[in-house]
Formats: sequence, C-alpha cells, structure tokens
Amino acid sequence: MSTAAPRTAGPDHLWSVDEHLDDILATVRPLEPIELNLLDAQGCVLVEDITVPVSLPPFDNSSMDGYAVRVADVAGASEQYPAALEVVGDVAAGQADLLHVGPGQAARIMTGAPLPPGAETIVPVEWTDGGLGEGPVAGMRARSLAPEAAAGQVCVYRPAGARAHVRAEGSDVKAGDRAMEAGTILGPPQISLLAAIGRGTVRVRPRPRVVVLSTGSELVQPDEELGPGQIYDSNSFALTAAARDAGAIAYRVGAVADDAATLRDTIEDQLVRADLMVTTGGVSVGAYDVVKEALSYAADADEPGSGIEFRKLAMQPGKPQGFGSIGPDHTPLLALPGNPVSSYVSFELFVRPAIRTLMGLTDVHRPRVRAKLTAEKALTSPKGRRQFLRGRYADGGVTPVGGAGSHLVAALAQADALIVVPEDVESVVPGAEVEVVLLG
Ligand SMILES: Nc1nc2c(c(=O)[nH]1)N[C@H]1C(S)=C(S)[C@@H](COP(=O)(O)OP(=O)(O)OC[C@H]3O[C@@H](n4cnc5c(N)ncnc54)[C@H](O)[C@@H]3O)O[C@H]1N2
Ligand code: MOO
Repeated sequence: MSTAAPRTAGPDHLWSVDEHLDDILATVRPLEPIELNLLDAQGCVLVEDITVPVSLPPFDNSSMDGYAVRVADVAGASEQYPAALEVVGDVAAGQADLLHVGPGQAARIMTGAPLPPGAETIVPVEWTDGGLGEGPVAGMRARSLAPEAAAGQVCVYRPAGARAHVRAEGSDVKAGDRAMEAGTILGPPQISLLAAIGRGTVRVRPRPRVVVLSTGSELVQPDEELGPGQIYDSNSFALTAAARDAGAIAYRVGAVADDAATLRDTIEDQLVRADLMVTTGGVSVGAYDVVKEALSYAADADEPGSGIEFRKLAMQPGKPQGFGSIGPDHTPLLALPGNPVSSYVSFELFVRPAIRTLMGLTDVHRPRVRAKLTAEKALTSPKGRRQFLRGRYADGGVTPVGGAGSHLVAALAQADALIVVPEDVESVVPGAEVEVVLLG
C-alpha cells in the first residue's frame, strides 16, 4: 500500500521525495505481457517458465577436429609405434548420413559432428600424421585445397580413453529441464540459451514507450542558429537518452512553444504511442508556465485519481513537479522542472523507477552506496530540503563537481553520482560519510 500523501493534500503541502516516489510507484503498473521475437525481447522480463524441448547437445558429438576411432585400436600408440588405421571418410558438422567405424578403422571428424556409430573416442588431429605420412601435423588441410574426403591411412601417435573429446547428449541441459524461470531478465546469455533450445519468440513484458516533450518558446534545436534570448533544447535529448538507458523505447518530441492550446494538442497527438509521458519545463509559478496551465484541464470528475497534480517537493534541485494520468487510457505523465539539472535529477529519481516498474522489474532504483566526502570545504544545503549534488565516485570516496546551481550542465557531464544531503543536514564536512546514488 502506498504511503504517499493523499492527492487531496492541498497546494501548500510540501511533499517529501519519498512521498512523491511512493505515489508514482503506487500508480504505475507493469505493462501487459506480449509475445516478442527473441531479439526484440532483449532487456525485457520473461513472464513464462521455459522448459527445454530438446536436450543440448541433441546428440553425442566431437569437441575436436580429429579422427573418430575405437579405443582398443589406439591403445599403446606412440610416435615410435603409431597405430595405423584405415580412413573410411569424413564426418562433418551437420552431416546426416554417418559412416560406420569398424575395428582398425578411423573416420576423419570435425568439431560439432555427430560421433559415428562404431567409434568410441576422438583423437585430435594434432596427435596424428593427418594421413600424410610425415609425422605429427598441426591441422587438417582446408577443404578448398583438398576437396576430396579423407581416405587412405592415418597414423595415430597417442592413445585415447573412452569418449575422450566427446560432448555427451544432454550434458548441457536435458529435455524436460527448466531452462529459465518467469522473472528472468533477458540479457545476451539468456537469449543465447533460448535460441539454442529453438525458441524464436518469448512472452515478456514489453519495453515501455516513453514520449519526451520539452516546452519553452526560448528553445532552439541543436544545429540551428541561436537568436537573441534563445538557448538550445538539451532536456529533450538528455531525457530521451535517459529513457533509453532505463530500458524504454523513447520518442523525442522537439520543444513545444509556451502556448497551452498547442501543448494540449501535441500531448493528445502523442498519447497514442505513449505508455508514459514526460514533459520538461513550465511547472513553476511564472506567467508562461504552460504545462501547468495546459494540464489543469485533465482531471476527470468521473475518474477518481485522474488528472495531473502539481506539487512542491522538499528537494533541491527538482522542487516543482507534476504527476498524474492523462487521456482515455490513463497514461501516466510526469511533468519535470525545466532547469536541465533539475529535469535530469528528477528523471533519475522518479521517471527511471517508473519505467522500470512498467517493465515488470523488481529492482527499479539506481544502486546507492556510502562514501567518504572528498572536498576542500564543507558542503552546505538548505534546511528542510533533500539535496542531490553532482559528484564523481571512486574507491569509496566521492568528490563534488560544480556547484548546486540547476543550470550547470557542464558539471553534470562530469558527474557519475549524486551526493545525497538529507533534509535535516545543513553542512557536510570533508571526510564525513555521505550517501551516494551511482548513476551507472
Ligand atoms: N518565483 C519562483 N520562481 C521559480 C521557482 C519558485 O519556486 N518561485 N522555482 C524555481 C525552480 S526551483 C525551478 S526548478 C524552475 C522550474 O521552472 P519551470 O519548470 O517552469 O521551467 P522553465 O521556466 O520553463 O525553465 C527553467 C529554466 O530551464 C531552462 N530550460 C527549460 N527547458 C529547457 C530545455 N529543454 N533545455 C535547456 N534548458 C531548458 C529555461 O530556459 C529556464 O532557464 O523555476 C524556478 N523559478
Ligand atoms: O528545484 Mo529547482 O529544480 O531547484 O532548480
């Protein structure tokens, strides 16, 4: 059950970081599972148990290029007294018609090829003369150079015990075994196993589709000319990248001008491809703070809990925030503040866990560690605010980069961690232990 403050908390209620996060996580639900092609399921959470349909390996096969022989025929073989065997032909990987290896015989065999009937063990080619009669060889001649299959006689210089260099059927997994459990996150090794047992599709929770929309009439897209008073739109890029990093399929919508009707239309147009919407800017108390203005219409009296609520949080940066749901499908929407550091920190603390919850992941938060503060002077923090300063973490220590200003994107680009200064702490001296969020 959520410990979040009720939606009716009122405009003057100062929300804690935890209350706001709890409210978001109590609202956002994992997406419904779908069947996806294996590679489209990368990074997704499996929702079915996977049973192995066919053993791996499916048949006894050779782990070396060499000769398939009978144990007794090579017992006691040495360079001085080689065992001379009649070569009956080749067994290549994928070959269906297998030769029979009788007493005194050998079949030239390739790695991965089935152990032919009659053969009991494999002698690597390096332990033989390769059929050339000129002492030990380093390998076989390429098929392009010697297209005829092996024939004639081979001299074996070493004995081999029963089933040496044989990979037994089912030695990896057996038919009927549980290969993977629901809840597994599909990384490359898991995708490898699924493909190996013949699964082309799997049932998973899909990646959420996240639409990122920035607002502000001052914003210009990169590569364009800056006019007076204008700045480049960095938030929509930063947050689209962050959404992808969190596991989402992210769509960036370039900056929308500070006009409530345009913003409303744009949001409505985008809803069709969104499991989650993120906006930046326009949530403060200015006359042009258009997100607040545009989304205040969204509450639906017939749908308790719908609509976007704008709040003040006891944190820095990231004080003004909006959260709620919008549109016929009650798509969750997080309205983040416009200052670039504020929007990025807010994303890390609130949007990333929401995306990971939609994916059905249980571990939705960035890892946190304790670290020793390395700094020339004490850090200061406003009373009653949880502060998230940018820092660099290494070897159990953390060093602040840049100041507390929420416009400092150059310092943000140097940071790999957030230093957390709790609400009741106004100063942290160098050498003190602090909590650190690792940004990965
Ligand atoms: N009188 C008050 N003013 C402000 C308060 C307050 O409590 N009282 N809160 C401040 C805090 S804290 C924040 S954070 C900001 C939040 O403002 P908005 O969310 O309304 O954002 P904007 O006003 O649109 O922009 C703020 C700042 O960030 C720049 N910006 C916006 N979008 C982008 C973008 N996509 N890329 C790069 N930079 C962007 C924008 O130009 C502004 O400089 O409000 C404070 N004010
Ligand atoms: O909260 Mo604002 O995000 O401090 O700059």
